[in-house]
Amino acid sequence: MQPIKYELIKTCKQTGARLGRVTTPHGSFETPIFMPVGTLATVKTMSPEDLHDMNAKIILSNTYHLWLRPGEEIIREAGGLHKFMNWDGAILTDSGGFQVFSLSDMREIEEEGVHFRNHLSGEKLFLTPEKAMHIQNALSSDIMMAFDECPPYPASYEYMKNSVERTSRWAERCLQAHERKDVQGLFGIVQGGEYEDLRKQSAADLTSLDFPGYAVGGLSVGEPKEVMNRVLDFTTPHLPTNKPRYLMGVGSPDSLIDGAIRGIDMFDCVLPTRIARNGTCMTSEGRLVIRNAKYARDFRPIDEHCDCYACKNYSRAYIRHLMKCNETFGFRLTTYHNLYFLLKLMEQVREAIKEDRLGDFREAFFEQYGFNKP
Ligand SMILES: CNc1nc2cc3nc[nH]c(=O)c3cc2[nH]1
Ligand SMILES: [Zn+2]
Repeated sequence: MQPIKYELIKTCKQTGARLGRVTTPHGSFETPIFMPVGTLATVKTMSPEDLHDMNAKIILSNTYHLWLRPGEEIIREAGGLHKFMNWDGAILTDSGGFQVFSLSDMREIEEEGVHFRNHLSGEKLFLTPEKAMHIQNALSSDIMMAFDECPPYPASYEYMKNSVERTSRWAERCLQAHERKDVQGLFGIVQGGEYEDLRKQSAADLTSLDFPGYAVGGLSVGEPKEVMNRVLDFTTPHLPTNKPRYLMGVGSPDSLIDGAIRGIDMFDCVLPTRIARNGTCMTSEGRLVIRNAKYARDFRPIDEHCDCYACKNYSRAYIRHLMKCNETFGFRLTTYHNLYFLLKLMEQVREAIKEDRLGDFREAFFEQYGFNKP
């Protein structure tokens, strides 16, 4: 019995975007969808009730971080991550590969796994595909990610070819180490950088292993947006149409729309929550830096077109005051709004796909948000 199911509902006639439905042991949701990031078993400053109120259906958490703190065995004893953090929606866990490469300075990759230093204590650690699976099993996430290497950008063809082949071998080892195929799904992660033949090879290797879903990895690592879009253009056609496709680490409103147009179904990114904490808000007219003095007497909501809790009840002047005083409630309000904004954007994308007008929606949104400005 597959714990993760995908149903393709329809494809937009104007673009390559797909409307789908993913079903997990903790609920089902329409796609394309954005997943709020809860790295340390919390979407920073948001309660599970906040997440339900904004209609979040699935959140992401990190194997590497939870392995270090509090340790996966404590979460296993708690009955898994859902119980530990009191979240009854779906949870996807990243496998730790990316965090090792992005957080740890010393690292040495070998066939068996990756040697690196704990970014908090400096102690030497060793992460393998089997260990990454063991940790995710303890967390009992609904969707696990295979342990992969996310190579730096740019990387030489030679390096990328070796890395892709090792990531495919690691994916096989993850499948072997998968202890609870009945309740946890496992997604393979396609690598290959900006090399079309390597992306095709990686997709073929992983598709042959018949994962219930596929991620496009190795992107949102500093490459220009046009490189990401080009890689998606020649990668997604090699992924199964009857499985979800997840673009890791993306992102900004324009990248979400352009990823959906290229057939991506699931997205995650720390951007909305991270920029919220320094007072930057996403609005339908572009970014708004709430600490700016010009908002000191501005009693309008963050976004006059938004009906979120923050925009219905508080003004820019008030939120600016809270942020200037470093008041936690200010972070809560900007975070709530930014997450709501992206979740709402994906709802508008799904509506546009239903009505075969995502191309028109993109033009109008980009114009209003200011993405077309030179
Ligand atoms: C913020 N950008 C970003 N977050 C990522 C997470 C990832 N996990 C596993 N594998 C990846 O390739 C990968 C790429 C990523 N890019
Ligand atoms: Zn709002």
